[in-house]
Amino acid sequence: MPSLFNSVPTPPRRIASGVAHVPGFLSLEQQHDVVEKARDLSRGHMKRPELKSGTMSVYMHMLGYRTLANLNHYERSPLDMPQWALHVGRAGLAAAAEVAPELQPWVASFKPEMLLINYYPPTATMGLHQDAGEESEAPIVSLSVGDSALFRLGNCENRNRPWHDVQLQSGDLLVFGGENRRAFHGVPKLYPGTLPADCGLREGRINLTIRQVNL
Ligand SMILES: O=C(O)CCC(=O)C(=O)O
Ligand SMILES: [Fe+2]
Repeated sequence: MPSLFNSVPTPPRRIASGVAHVPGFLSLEQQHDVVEKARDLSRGHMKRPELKSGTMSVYMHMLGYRTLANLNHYERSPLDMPQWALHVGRAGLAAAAEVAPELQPWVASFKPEMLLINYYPPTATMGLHQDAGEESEAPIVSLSVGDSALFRLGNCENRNRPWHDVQLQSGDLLVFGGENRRAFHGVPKLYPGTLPADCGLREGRINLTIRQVNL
């Protein structure tokens, strides 16, 4: 949805303690490149996880570490995490720490070990959950490409309000760590048709999370 307003850069912002939103972290060219890489890695692997509550609407593929039945229990994957994800993860955390200083202590020690590729078809959503499978308290680095999404971040105790609602657009970086590392979060909706023409996707959204699993 290119418009005059889309070309006005939104500055990086601290959403809450340990939570940073960096709009436009990836250039359009980098977005396209990330989509190509994600596509190559996940061809033939994308699966909608089956949960007790039903089949998820998001397709997932994991590298470095993976989960089987329980999304909160990791095991080493035979597929290695690609090196580029390590570099993007570290660069993302460093950029986020510029606006959320609570993340600064993690910058030097961050050891990304896992890449999760999520694909959201235009109607897909992800319910509020905690990222709890990692032993490490290192921040979660998350990148978005494709349709804009509503990202909701709550508290660490339950799914109740108040929530921080953030619109994540193609190319945006979001990092959460520190006292909000275990905050409930999810994606209640996408805004179909809002993706930039040259991002590499025709519809829907790719989200990459780069994670340290072990202490
Ligand atoms: O798609 C997103 O922005 C969030 C993904 C997420 O929370 C997860 O994969 O654990
Ligand atoms: Fe999550």
